[in-house]
Amino acid sequence: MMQLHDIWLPLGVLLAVSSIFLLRGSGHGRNVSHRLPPSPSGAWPILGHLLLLSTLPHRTLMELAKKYGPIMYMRLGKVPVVVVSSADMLREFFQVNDLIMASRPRYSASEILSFNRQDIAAQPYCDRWRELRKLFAQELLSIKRLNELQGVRRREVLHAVESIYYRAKQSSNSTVNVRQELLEMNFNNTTQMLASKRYYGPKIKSELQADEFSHLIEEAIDLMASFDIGDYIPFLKRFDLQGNIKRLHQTNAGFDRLIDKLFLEHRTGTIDRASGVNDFVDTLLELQRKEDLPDGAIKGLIFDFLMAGTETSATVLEWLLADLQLNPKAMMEIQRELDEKVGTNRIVEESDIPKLTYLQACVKESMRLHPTVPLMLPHESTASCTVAGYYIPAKVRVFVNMAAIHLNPETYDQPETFRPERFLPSGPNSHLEMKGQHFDLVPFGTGRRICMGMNLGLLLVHLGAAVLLQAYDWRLPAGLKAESVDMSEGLGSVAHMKVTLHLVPTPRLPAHVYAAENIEL
Ligand code: HEM
Repeated sequence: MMQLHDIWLPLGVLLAVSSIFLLRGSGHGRNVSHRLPPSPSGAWPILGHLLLLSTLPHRTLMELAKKYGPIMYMRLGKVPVVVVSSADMLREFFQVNDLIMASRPRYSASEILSFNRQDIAAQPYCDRWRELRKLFAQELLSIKRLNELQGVRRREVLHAVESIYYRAKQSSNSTVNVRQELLEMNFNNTTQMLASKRYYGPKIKSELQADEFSHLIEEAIDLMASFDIGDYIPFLKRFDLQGNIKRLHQTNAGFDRLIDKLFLEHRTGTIDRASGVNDFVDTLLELQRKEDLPDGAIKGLIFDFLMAGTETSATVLEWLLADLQLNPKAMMEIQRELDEKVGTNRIVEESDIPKLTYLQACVKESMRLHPTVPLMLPHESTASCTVAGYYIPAKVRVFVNMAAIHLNPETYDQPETFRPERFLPSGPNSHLEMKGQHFDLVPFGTGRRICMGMNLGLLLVHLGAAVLLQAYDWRLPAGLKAESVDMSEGLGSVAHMKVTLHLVPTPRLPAHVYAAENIEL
């Protein structure tokens, strides 16, 4: 979400100016008839509470919530913000007042990157957003569509199994850069569904284009998190003090160019559709011929799909593999379950996933401990309302602190500990599902703006985890102990591991199983 790592210089200048007007204390909202939620002290004129946020805002906000409660009012520069930090408050905001909270704020990153907010994620709440969501759900992410593309996903995870072996064999100490492998697997998966193209792999020549795409996605993720001072203190916008606006335009231009290339390949029929199924670009171009769908809207949808489809699921899987290094008994239990329910004579398939109860509990536990988008995407209220006796003004930005909700000791015993058993049928949290109806566990958000790709994301995560853990044993490089795994979060709108995980894979299935899938060992 926001990070202050790149704004200390402009903040320093402002700090000097605003210290002249330092507010004396702040306590609660000043409007007595409209009682605002509690507000942390330490707000500065012009800057508001900006200086209270560290490089990991959700962590700082979690500490502040312990003092000021589960609903806080803050001011970031000129922007009024409400922070929601408990399941009960989440219900108030996104069930009771869901309609009011269903919009998105306008800010530079969302505006420039997502083709002038023509995508789904950055659109305000409006008819257009509803139409696009319907289209995305029916044409791209319906169960029928996901089933049609099952073969594509399977081929890609098998390619990953092969590539892991290939890379492990090449590298001198046999370690695998887990994040890179997972990103490549998910990127190929996403681009296959999107445009019938794979970009990574030993026999592929388009690595250069893949690097360009990956670089653009990383830039976009960084820029979305990078706090741009001009969004909060508008008179500074024109100076582009951090150079963000320039980078945003460059990144958008890069996506525009690559997406245009995909359009051209599809329009001229130079795509090799190995799956025999129409891909998303085909579908979108077909729809465009029938309906009023400007290029910008299609590009926005493709941008959302690329952004959401690659890093999120890879990040979940990397955290899971790290959690399992610290909890080897859980890894053994997953593998025991795979051996029992799937056997060792074939590679696990999507249809096996419902049987893998322990694996599912581990995924849930890992997603609870490491929410991929820890402050959700920002929402904006479209009207004023009252929540828990507090006045919530219109046009307030709403941040949901998922990390605080997922670590609530009243819901979760020893909340900081990886304990998948809590989600097993006999466990105390067995009733909690991740699909937005249970406010204690919301890795995909909740309410009208809930993640659109939840089913696909869960499929990619479960399938990836099942195949990788069935095909390989994973251990730390020689000499490293579990305690040495750095479990801190890096910067970015997607909360990946700060230090990339490197592991040593050892094949654990009989050679004929890999051979049957054409994987050379
Ligand atoms: C494990 C993987 C994923 C996680 C953890 C995740 C999480 C999230 C979260 C927390 C939100 C914000 C919800 C809110 O603001 O209320 C979101 C929004 C969204 N996600 Fe995902 N996501 C994942 C995968 C995907 C995939 C695979 C796609 C599409 C292919 C996708 C498409 C979207 C879209 C379009 C939105 C914006 C929805 C809107 O504003 O109406 N996500 N996701």
